[in-house]
Amino acid sequence: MTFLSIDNISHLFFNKDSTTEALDSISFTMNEGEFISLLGPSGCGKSTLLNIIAGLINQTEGEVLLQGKRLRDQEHKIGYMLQQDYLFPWKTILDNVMLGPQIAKVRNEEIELEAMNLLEEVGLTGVEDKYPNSLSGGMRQRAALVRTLINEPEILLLDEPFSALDYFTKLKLEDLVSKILKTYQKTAILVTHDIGEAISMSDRIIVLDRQPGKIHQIFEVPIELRNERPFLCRRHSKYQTIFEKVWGAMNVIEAGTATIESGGRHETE
Ligand SMILES: Nc1ncnc2c1ncn2[C@@H]1O[C@H](COP(=O)(O)OP(=O)(O)OP(=O)(O)O)[C@@H](O)[C@H]1O
Repeated sequence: MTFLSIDNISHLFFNKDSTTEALDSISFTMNEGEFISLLGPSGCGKSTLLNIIAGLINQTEGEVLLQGKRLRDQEHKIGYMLQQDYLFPWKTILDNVMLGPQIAKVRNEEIELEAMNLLEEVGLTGVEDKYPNSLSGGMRQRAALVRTLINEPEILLLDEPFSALDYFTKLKLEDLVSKILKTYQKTAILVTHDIGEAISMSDRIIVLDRQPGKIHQIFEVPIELRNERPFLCRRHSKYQTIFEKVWGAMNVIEAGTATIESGGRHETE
């Protein structure tokens, strides 16, 4: 059954002197536990789409449906991870992680224990009483991940969460996040500029055309790669094949060639 449905989303930004068409008729569906990456040139509307799904922006047209119901009609738990960790420097790691339950006034020993278990799971045992500035960038992003997960989000939105990290830390974190999301069967959408990251973490990749963003092409990641850890995935023979296809699509967009469509539907590889 369809879990999340992005139904014909278009969005215009109206400013004082101008109007920006950010998204044009975006439609796709996701099953529960599925992981999708959004790739596309800068300014094609990837973050705008995530903000619409998160309910931070009201779309001009279309609907976001969660299990068949309009997302904006109900309260939902949407997890958001960004390039910056946004941990409060004056709070300990545990207090940062417990921010959601604290705000919701449900902080208790049981949730704290869960937070400690999650911290252990992401390799952060023993840092609960430390402050963010004593942790590395990768450690802080792991704490941010726990802060997101402790709220038991129905959907996780990941907007370039690894892009500020060094390459080694980024690969390690991709592995960890992928493992955790699979363990907890979380439905997630990742915005990235990194084709390798998209391939190695996703079930499907949606490539958007340049502004206004519309779907250019959807790629299914081969099952052999989906069953592999992201780091090992990059060594798989099928990785190179799909990499070249996605790279090809990105180059078509870069060259300004028309959208590839077949029979009125977006072509899926
Ligand atoms: N608040 C706003 N007001 C006006 N225009 C906006 C606003 N936010 C975004 N835009 C414009 O909408 C378009 C899509 O922006 P968005 O940030 O979603 O793109 P993106 O694909 O995430 O870009 P990047 O890859 O560079 O992060 C861009 O042209 C951007 O300038």
